Amino acid sequence: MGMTTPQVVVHRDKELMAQATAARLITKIVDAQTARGTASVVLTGGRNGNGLLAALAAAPARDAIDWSRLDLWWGDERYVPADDPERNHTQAREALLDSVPVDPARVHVMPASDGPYGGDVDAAAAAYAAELAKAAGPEDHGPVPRFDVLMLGVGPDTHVASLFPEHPAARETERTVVGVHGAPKPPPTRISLTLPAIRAAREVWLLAAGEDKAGAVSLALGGAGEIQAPAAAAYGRSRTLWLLDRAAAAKLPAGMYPPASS
Ligand SMILES: O=C1O[C@H](COP(=O)(O)O)[C@@H](O)[C@H](O)[C@H]1O
Repeated sequence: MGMTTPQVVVHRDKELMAQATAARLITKIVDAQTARGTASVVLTGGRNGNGLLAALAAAPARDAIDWSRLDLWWGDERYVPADDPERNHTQAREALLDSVPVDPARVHVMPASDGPYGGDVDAAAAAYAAELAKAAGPEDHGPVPRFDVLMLGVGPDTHVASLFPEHPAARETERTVVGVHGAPKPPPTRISLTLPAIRAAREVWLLAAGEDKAGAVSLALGGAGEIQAPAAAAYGRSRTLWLLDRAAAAKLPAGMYPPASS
């Protein structure tokens, strides 16, 4: 499956971006549940990902989702103890998950450093890969489910999930999940989906708001290489959507997105 051409939507500010993305996500989940009975979404950590989850929690239309028929996965996780406030899961619980009736068996949390794999982050990553493979059906034609939506916060250095520029995890072409050692952004030890796993998703949504993301957005959308700018290498099978605020879009060339969208 080839790369889908990125579509860019620019919102006035990060609050409106979070609210509009929450509305978009609700519709996408309801549509998937209508079509297939269930929906699957991959969550991201970071400021924009958590902002989106908080907006989703605050949206009255969240009740249109059948939370018991939703599978939630993570694109990456910080390999620290389970109750550490730095965990993407801990932050997602606070922003949304503790206030909606999700089925705990469908919330696929990446392992923590005080869990069964202890200090062995590579074994923890392999276990998550096995969980993904178990969830994949024949219709998925591969070792990960065809997620309905996979969200990625874009870091100021163009990292997505825990795939950092020029880092070995960004070069992985076989495994679907890897342990990340020596990440340039703390904490250094992480678990991440790889680019092949990300590209299994039907839709990939990249979120970036704030002026500190403007350079990363223009680099990734301006033709940078995959290893130099992992965000440039993240795309979905049927859609790749960049959801920005004006500040993050400030360095994009004119004409890359419709003016009406901002
Ligand atoms: O470390 C991480 O950072 C990115 C982006 O975070 P942000 O705060 O700059 O928006 C996030 O996507 C990733 O999940 C997280 O682990």
